Amino acid sequence: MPAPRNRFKARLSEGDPQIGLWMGLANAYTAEICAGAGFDWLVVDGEHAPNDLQSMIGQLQALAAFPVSPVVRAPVGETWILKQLLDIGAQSLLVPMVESAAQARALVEAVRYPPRGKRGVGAALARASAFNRIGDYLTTADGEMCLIVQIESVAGLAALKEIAGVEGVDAVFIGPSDLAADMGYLGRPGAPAVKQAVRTAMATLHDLSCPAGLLTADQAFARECLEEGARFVAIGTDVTLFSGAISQLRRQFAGGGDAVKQAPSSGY
Ligand SMILES: O=C(O)C(=O)C[C@H](O)[C@@H](O)CO
Repeated sequence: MPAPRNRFKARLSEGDPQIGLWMGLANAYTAEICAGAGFDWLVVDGEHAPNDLQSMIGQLQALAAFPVSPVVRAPVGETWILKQLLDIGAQSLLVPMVESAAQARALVEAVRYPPRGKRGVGAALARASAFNRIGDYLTTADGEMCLIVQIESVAGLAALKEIAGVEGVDAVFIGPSDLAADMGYLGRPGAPAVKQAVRTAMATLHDLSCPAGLLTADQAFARECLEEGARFVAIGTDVTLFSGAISQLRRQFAGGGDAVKQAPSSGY
């Protein structure tokens, strides 16, 4: 019995592009709510959400009951944490702040078993192998692994072609928020210069036949990127949708009581 088929990876090169949602509420209950909404992929965010391995396991278990692909974002691209995320069952890994081909090659090694990589062998204890019930897991896991590197800095953009060309990099995610900050537009991922940089990166990745993705709440820009060939686009986050809807409800009922005080938005 082989490792589970990675539907997200398979769809990167076939059929319609995949529409996703970012999950930052960091719990299985709201993950299950998101899983029933019809998205193709959902991010379990280990970088900016208050997640740990136990909370990420719960979200992966909640999503497993739905036709949706989890994409797990590592807090950092270090071997020890990637090993743990893979062992809890992540098959599509999103790794932040990749800025060189050498860094990308090291990530490929980290997510592959020997002899092609250096992933530690702990499948006998791992949810990834269905707790050792997938007999062929060790010899089939690499083929179902999807490594998505995040390019989200000026230096990363400068190395885009080399990074995308690394064997074992399955897709590139352009991070508008961090890219904006690095370009001098902190909190303004929708700034014209940032959007143009994203467009150029998307076009380059399309020319390289490298699946490209991003997160944007700007639906017009999301559609533009899809028309330009983006293969996986996240169109919102659970946190901002929830906080926005809650605040809007209170404002709509602002007739009574004190004036409603609205915290400033940081954008994303
Ligand atoms: O830089 C970006 O944009 C991303 O990496 C996505 C955001 O960080 C996501 O965490 C929402 O803020």
